[in-house]
Amino acid sequence: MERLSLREFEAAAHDRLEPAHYDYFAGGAGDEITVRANEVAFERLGLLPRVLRGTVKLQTGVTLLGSRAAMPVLVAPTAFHRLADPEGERATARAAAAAETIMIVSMAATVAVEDVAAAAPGARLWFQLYVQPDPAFTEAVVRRAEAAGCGALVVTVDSPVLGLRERDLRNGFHDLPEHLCCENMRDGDRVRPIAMSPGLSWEHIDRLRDMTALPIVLKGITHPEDARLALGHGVSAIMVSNHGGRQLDTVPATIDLLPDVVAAVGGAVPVLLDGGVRRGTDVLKALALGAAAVAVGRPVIWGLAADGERGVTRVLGRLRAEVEHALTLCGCASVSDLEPGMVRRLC
Ligand SMILES: Cc1cc2nc3c(=O)[nH]c(=O)nc-3n(C[C@H](O)[C@H](O)[C@H](O)COP(=O)(O)O)c2cc1C
Ligand SMILES: CC(C)CC(=O)C(=O)O
Repeated sequence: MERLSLREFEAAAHDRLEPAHYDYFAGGAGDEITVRANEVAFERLGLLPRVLRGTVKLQTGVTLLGSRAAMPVLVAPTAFHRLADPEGERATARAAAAAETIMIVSMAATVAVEDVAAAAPGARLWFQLYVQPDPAFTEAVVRRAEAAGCGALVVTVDSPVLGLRERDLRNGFHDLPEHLCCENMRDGDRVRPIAMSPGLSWEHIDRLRDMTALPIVLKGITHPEDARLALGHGVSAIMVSNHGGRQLDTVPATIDLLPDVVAAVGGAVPVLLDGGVRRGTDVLKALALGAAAVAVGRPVIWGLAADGERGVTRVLGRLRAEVEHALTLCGCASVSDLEPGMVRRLC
């Protein structure tokens, strides 16, 4: 039977994945309060439709930092795709290319960014970076991303240390199996571990800004004051993210944080959001509240584990169909017709 909702893909992925790998993908930090909050917060919001607006032709495309996406749903950077499917990030990239949307390739990908690009001609790739303590190595990785054709650098700023993930500790999941590694961390004939840097500061963002002409997206902004500060450091976009609840537990749901960040940014740069997006209606709520687009993390992994490239294609296709359907029901011909007055608290 055809899987209809993203939740059905998660069930299929659960059946297929090794339990410790399922837990790594699904889990979060501490009591997983933020993991749950991200989804629950969307459920607490309702959409208030407009009627009689003659919405025959729909416009779901968005242009972000010069990259055109056919829908306002991006693939969030997630690590270790080859734990879910032998083709790993190659399969994800092909599905993202077919969906004509942007894939943010993780620094912790199990396929090198050059090979991801080669596997999916026409893919719109951005590259996610954890700034490393060795500036020369950070620069080498940035050059690789540029040479592979990535259109933006997504710098993750919510991880001065790794979140405390109790499922992984309990399962003893620390490392990839022998045959896999983080291919973007190769340095000559060794593979460096990914370092989380508690010393990361705005100065590092300034250095990156000087190092590359690529637009910089800061991923992991939750406080409006940090959003305001970011504008003074030449960033091209802000991504409201709590890392899917995998870093600091008890950070509020991203959809609840979005309006204050949007107000702080005041239209100066696009604001993106990830965390808990599971339905087309969630996408509409985020866009109505001021996001330029959203990204999905776990749903892509569930599609990949359930059915490889085809599974990711289905997940992205379902989301697109749901976005189109909900837009029509909301009386919006274009995603730009959504506005904050169409979102109301349900409970
Ligand atoms: C298994 C997994 C691995 C992740 N790996 C990364 C990563 O390498 N870099 C990063 O910036 N964020 C990473 N994230 C966070 C995602 O980019 C994103 O913020 C989060 O998954 C969004 O929430 P969602 O899964 O509810 O859609 C990861 C998330 C998951 C679930
Ligand atoms: C390799 C990890 C640091 C990837 C990550 O960001 C995550 O698991 O959330």
